Amino acid sequence: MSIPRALTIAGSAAQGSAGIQADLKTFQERDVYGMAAITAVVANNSITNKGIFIHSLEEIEAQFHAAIEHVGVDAIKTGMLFSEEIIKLVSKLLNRCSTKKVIVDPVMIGKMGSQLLHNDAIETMKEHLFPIATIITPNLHEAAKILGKKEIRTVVDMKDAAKALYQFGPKYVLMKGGALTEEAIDVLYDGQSLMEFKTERIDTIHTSGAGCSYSAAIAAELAKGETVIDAVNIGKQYVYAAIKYALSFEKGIGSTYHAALRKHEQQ
Ligand SMILES: Nc1ncnc2c1ncn2[C@@H]1O[C@H](COP(=O)(O)OP(=O)(O)O)[C@@H](O)[C@H]1O
Ligand SMILES: Cc1ncc(COP(=O)(O)OP(=O)(O)O)c(N)n1
Repeated sequence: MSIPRALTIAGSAAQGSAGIQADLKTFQERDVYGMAAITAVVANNSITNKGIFIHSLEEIEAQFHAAIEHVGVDAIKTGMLFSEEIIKLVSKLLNRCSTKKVIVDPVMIGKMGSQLLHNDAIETMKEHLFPIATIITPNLHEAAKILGKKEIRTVVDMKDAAKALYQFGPKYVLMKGGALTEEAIDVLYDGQSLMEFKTERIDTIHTSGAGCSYSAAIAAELAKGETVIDAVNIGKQYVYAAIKYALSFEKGIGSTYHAALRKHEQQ
């Protein structure tokens, strides 16, 4: 039996909502064989910070090869890459890899407050990763940082930002509008058309892992051979359910529920 395969190159979020943990849960939910090359271990939650521990380049490269040489891969997603050195290594590995389905989630600061990318690594990401990406998936804060803008506040701003980000070379830009106040609108740009993906906005603070789960769902659908537009559509339904049925753990920010679409929305 064969199954589509996806690899995430990202950080471990010990509390389970985001990072590698979200990606692997999402791959499983989307019926894709999941693999992981861990760049760092983040031992933080919304109550306490125990630290961020970065893996060596040697450890990251070894995991990458161990995963894809044995199993093969249909799509690769990147998350927390932390430093210039790791971004350059990942770019080298992706350039040598036969799969060209690459989802770059330019994570910078987690909702729990963790610094997931050095500020001085943003330029390296623009130069080395964006040109080889099938799709990049910044949130409003990340897009503003990348473009050197003070803020992105409206859907019109998001559309302008998507066009500006497209100039760095990805085939698609998905601007996520989770921080907007009314509907939850995302904008996809392919160099020609701007497409909107929207759902109602759910009134909750328990959205940790939303961005990771969304990009992982898109990666899973691309691994299956879906088009980018269909993958984003499915990813949006997946993350909407994950937020609608989010998990609260009594204290602090809770987690998106990675099994929600299967458990609650599909009979
Ligand atoms: N409260 C919410 N209700 C519904 N959808 C949301 C909500 N918050 C975020 N989303 C959606 O979740 C996805 C992740 O967006 P966002 O929260 O902006 O990313 P990140 O987690 O990277 O900051 C997007 O599709 C966004 O529109
Ligand atoms: C280890 C790690 N990687 C990525 C994130 C960011 O997750 P994301 O889903 O984009 O957003 P929040 O979960 O922070 O809301 C993370 N937190 N940890």
